[in-house]
Amino acid sequence: MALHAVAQKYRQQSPLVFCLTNTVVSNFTANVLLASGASPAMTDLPGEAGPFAQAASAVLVNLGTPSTEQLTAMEEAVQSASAAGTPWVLDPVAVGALPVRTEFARRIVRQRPTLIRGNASEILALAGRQSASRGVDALDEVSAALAAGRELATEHDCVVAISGQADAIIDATRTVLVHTNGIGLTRMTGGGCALGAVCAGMVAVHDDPFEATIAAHGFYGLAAEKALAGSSGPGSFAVAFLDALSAADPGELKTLKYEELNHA
Ligand SMILES: Nc1ncnc2c1ncn2[C@@H]1O[C@H](COP(=O)(O)OP(=O)(O)OP(=O)(O)O)[C@@H](O)[C@H]1O
Ligand SMILES: Cc1ncsc1CCO
Repeated sequence: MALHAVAQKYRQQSPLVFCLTNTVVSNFTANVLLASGASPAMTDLPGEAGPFAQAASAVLVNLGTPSTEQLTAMEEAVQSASAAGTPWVLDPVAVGALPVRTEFARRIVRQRPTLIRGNASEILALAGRQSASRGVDALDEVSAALAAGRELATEHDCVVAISGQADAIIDATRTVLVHTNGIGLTRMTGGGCALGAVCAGMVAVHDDPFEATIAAHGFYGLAAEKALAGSSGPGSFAVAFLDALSAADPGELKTLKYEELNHA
């Protein structure tokens, strides 16, 4: 299926994306999902997370600000999503830099995520390699994390997306680089976290998660380019970005620039 058709289906079906995410980006993520055409639900209570993960179209597990209780809910959600066949996305925020979430991520990643989405430092760390990160921002280049991404994709039979100047989308046999200018997204918090939620919605509506993840990155990146052109700083960018997502025509994905790399 063509990328624009995936985005069209996302708009038509308005997938229910169940987000167990961090407190910093929760509101922005919900607004990004709404603006892009999906339906957000942010809740992380043990006892509710399992049943909700069965009912939702997709689940996002983002490790940005975990509490002991939220980790319990995440574990429930992931087990239930795996059992029910609900696609789920892991965003390993600050894995490598902080020990509790690193151990947790290495454990839940064995429950077959549909997609692992993170920056280069997080992907390197999740794969057990050396990374330079000391917090939530990447200090490594996407190119340095491609091999780690391929390793994770093969080991867990999932898609891996690495964000940066160009975004790499990887599965066991394919690697694509998506070229959009998302620099505005790095000047505010939550640009990557909300992208994980849109990816969850796209993988819910299309049976090839690799293509769905490319569509999500393209749709998101093209809106970021428009928002940059129509804003004057991080505050107006955030507002313009929501407006651009809401106004976006899925057909614009026909013009998306991406490059296929040879799998070594
Ligand atoms: N150097 C860059 N130039 C242009 N766009 C970028 C650059 N780095 C990241 N982006 C874009 O910003 C978005 C978020 O990616 P980023 O790597 O900042 O995620 P992240 O570190 O997980 O973010 P956060 O934790 O703040 O939510 C992606 O759409 C990506 O394409
Ligand atoms: C700033 C910050 N701290 C924990 S999560 C988060 C949001 C971006 O990852």
